Amino acid sequence: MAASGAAAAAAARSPGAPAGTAARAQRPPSVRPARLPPLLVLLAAAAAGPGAGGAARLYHAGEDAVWVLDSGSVRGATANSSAAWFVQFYSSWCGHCIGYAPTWRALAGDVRDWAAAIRVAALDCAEERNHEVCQAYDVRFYPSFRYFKAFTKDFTTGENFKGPDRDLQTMRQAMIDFLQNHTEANRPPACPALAPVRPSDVLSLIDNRDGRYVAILFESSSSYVGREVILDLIPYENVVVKRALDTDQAFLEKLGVSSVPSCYLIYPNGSHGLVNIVKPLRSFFSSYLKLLPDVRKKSLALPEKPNEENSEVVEWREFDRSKQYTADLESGLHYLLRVELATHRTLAGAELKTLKDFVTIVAKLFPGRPPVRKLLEMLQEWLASLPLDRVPYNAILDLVNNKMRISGIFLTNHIKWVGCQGSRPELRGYTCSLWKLFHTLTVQAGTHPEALDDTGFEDDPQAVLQTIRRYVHTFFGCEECGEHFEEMAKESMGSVKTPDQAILWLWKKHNLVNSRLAGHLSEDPRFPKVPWPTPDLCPACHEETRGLDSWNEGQVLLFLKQHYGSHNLVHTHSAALGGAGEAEEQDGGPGAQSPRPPRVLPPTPRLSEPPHLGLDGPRGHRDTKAAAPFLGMGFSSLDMSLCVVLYVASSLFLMVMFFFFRVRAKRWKVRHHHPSV
Ligand SMILES: Cc1cc2nc3c(=O)[nH]c(=O)nc-3n(C[C@H](O)[C@H](O)[C@H](O)COP(=O)(O)OP(=O)(O)OC[C@H]3O[C@@H](n4cnc5c(N)ncnc54)[C@H](O)[C@@H]3O)c2cc1C
Repeated sequence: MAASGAAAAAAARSPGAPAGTAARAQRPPSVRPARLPPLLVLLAAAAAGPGAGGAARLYHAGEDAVWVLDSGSVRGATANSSAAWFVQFYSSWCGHCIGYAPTWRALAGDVRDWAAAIRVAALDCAEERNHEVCQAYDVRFYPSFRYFKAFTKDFTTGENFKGPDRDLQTMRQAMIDFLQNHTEANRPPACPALAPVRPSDVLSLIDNRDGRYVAILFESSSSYVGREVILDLIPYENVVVKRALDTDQAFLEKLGVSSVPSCYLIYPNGSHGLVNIVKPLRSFFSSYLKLLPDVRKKSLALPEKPNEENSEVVEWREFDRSKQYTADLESGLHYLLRVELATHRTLAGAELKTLKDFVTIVAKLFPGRPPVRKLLEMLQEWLASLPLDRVPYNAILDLVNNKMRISGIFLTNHIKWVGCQGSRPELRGYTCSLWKLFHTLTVQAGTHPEALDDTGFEDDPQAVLQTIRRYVHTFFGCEECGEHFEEMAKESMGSVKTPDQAILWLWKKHNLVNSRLAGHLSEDPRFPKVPWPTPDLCPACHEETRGLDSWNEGQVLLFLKQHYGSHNLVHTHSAALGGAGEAEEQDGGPGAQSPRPPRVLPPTPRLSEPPHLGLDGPRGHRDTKAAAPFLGMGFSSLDMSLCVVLYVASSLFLMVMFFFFRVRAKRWKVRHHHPSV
């Protein structure tokens, strides 16, 4: 038994959670009500693409200084723009992105006046209508920060910002460095010169009065203050700001500059002198200059910020916390296969091996509905039979989307969270479903070890954990989550000796993550991060040893096996997913065990297709959309053409056979009847 403060912490931290044993989630007041009549809701959801409403933007065009981009606006905004762009590609399910949002918002507000030269923007890759564009921009991890230079004509995925520090000041200074990376030819026209002027230039500025204020910021070479003030004053007229370095001491003394940074001001009437600023800070210099007489804000003709479309129509689904919902697991699989994996255009080497192993584990252990299990099994067989060591992602997508629909085997292409719903749309969702999938896999491996027979994993108690570890490391979009998970794995995954220990290892590590994230911005107040299972879910799991809460690990193991077992899996809310209705009936209702799916011959991979290039999105996606809804099944146009060719060929063959036998029959008659005549 391991000691912990489980129950007390749970009780202390969960006043907002539903009390009592039933623990049924109530409709939270913060969920946005549908503001449109039902028909318009449907139209809005359809326009936003499948799964709309599964994620919410962290930034809002009307409220934040951040420029909110999407699939329809990102290309137009960043291509051939008169300003540079600093874009954060994020995912609204990623805890780090949620935690970072206040900094990004503050940065955008802080540099609002720089917008004619450089803009701070964000694009939510978790929104389904943005999936293709995020692939086209080669976004693999969230958040990804990209610069786009002004006047970029050809499509580019942007320059990566990769610094370890992402605090506001570092990002602001990085934006300045980026602006200075422009050549004279492509520098944003609204961006004043940022390089320092020489002492001789200062003297000529003093001599040549031009009716405006000219401010010269003297500073050290490592200081950013001068450049920040220059950019802060972009929208102001009747003032010009320059910067000069403190290298020529004699010259500084001549002007009376005794410390840096200092501001030397040339007035419109030609008088000049050092300005007395209370604190030598950017904000003090900028506000002093903005408040000078006759200095006014000019009205810059900035393009309109793109409007946000209403795609956040969220309907709350009642659910029971003591159950598992197929809809969560299937929605998670859909996201994993069609979105997360899609960021890898070609899979080869260790990546391909990781995918093959992960698909094998999921195919053998996933306890969901037959059509999905069949699909996973076929995917696994297909991957295993591949003679190649390199697979374009589009071939996988084609198989998942098109190839097996003919036999009714398919996976939902909608996101529908039930037990993973958040009280706000940006909370929970995918990462919740991924944890649930991982726990389900360790539990299934512990309770149905025979499922892994003949896979090569049968005698390895760490097989499932190690495969999950490699998946998280290679494919999970939240890079920092992956790094934390890897640290935990390095530390103790090697000590797991039995499948039961594997179940408990994942449970313990998940609780460690919970306690690390308690109080984090990504924590849903309706679903607080507490040691799990809470006493209401599993009273027997909790004990008290000398006044301290402790776990009864034997009971925890029993509880996990029951909670993540196939009998606890409920198909409610799954019926609307793809061809789910039939499956529910076949299954005999919620939680019913169903036989393993029959083996079906894997389809021939279409490997000759080149991987996707360009902005139109991966071909596989286009194939999916081009699929004709013929007889309710998704035949692609290639499938239809092959059918026609086969039909014509077989008709021709029959005709040839017919004439051949007719001729032979005539000859035979001639040969056998002629002599008797
Ligand atoms: C591998 C991995 C690593 C992650 N690392 C980070 C990170 O470093 N930083 C970050 O911000 N986010 C991270 N996340 C996301 C984060 O853990 C949560 O998934 C996210 O905050 C949503 O939380 P949630 O309330 O839905 O509950 P989750 O923590 O996602 O849990 C989902 C469900 O699992 C059950 N559960 C809870 N605890 C346990 C347990 N100990 N054992 C078994 N079942 C349990 C509960 O029913 C819960 O509703 C990670 C996710 C994964 C899959």
